[in-house]
Amino acid sequence: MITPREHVERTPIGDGVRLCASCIPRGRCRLGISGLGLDAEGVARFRLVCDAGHEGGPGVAHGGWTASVLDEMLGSVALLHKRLTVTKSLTVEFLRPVPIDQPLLGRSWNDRIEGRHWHNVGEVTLAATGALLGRATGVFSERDPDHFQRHKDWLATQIGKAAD
Ligand SMILES: CCCCCCCCCCCCCCCC(=O)SCCNC(=O)CCNC(=O)[C@H](O)C(C)(C)COP(=O)(O)OP(=O)(O)OC[C@H]1O[C@@H](n2cnc3c(N)ncnc32)[C@H](O)[C@@H]1OP(=O)(O)O
Repeated sequence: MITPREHVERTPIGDGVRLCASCIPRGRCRLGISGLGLDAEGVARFRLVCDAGHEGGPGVAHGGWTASVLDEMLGSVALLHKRLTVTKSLTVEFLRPVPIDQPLLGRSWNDRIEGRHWHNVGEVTLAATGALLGRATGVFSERDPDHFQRHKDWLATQIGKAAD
């Protein structure tokens, strides 16, 4: 059986971030995230750019981009400590519109761990000035190696029920 640690080490990296399934073929994160690694305080740091493909209002990011980026950044915290988690909850504060095509910075870190639950925090700022644009708190559950198989089995049961 593949251990969580082995799984983390096998997941491809693009621009310093572990890639989700749909970004592996393109070799980079479609959200415009590049990883800068963990600093001495254990804070994960990222470079971010929201391209026009995620434009919502004129010149600004769709809120889904901001939420997705915060999900990814907070979800990377455990990964950078070689633990695999999935998002259990995420609370996002949209403090200022996020400009497209502007260099942004992201930071995320662990606040506390309760059993299998990582309580993580993160924020997105304007690189030029450090102005805070958005922040999030979230709970991330350490997942079993069989998480996706368990999902498939659960879905098959649901589809079976629907067909009855
Ligand atoms: C996305 C990862 C990419 C990895 C590749 C690397 C990429 C590199 C990028 C890194 C960065 C990523 C960052 C993004 C991270 C996300 O976005 S992950 C995707 C979004 N999140 C999800 O899909 C999670 C969906 N939710 C769940 O699977 C479950 O609710 C949770 C969160 C595992 C439950 O956690 P929990 O409460 O600690 O666990 P537990 O009490 O055991 O389970 C609660 C219930 O869930 C059920 N459950 C638990 N697991 C399952 C399962 N697998 N199937 C079916 N039911 C389940 C339990 O049976 C239980 O059911 P009930 O008894 O309530 O009926």
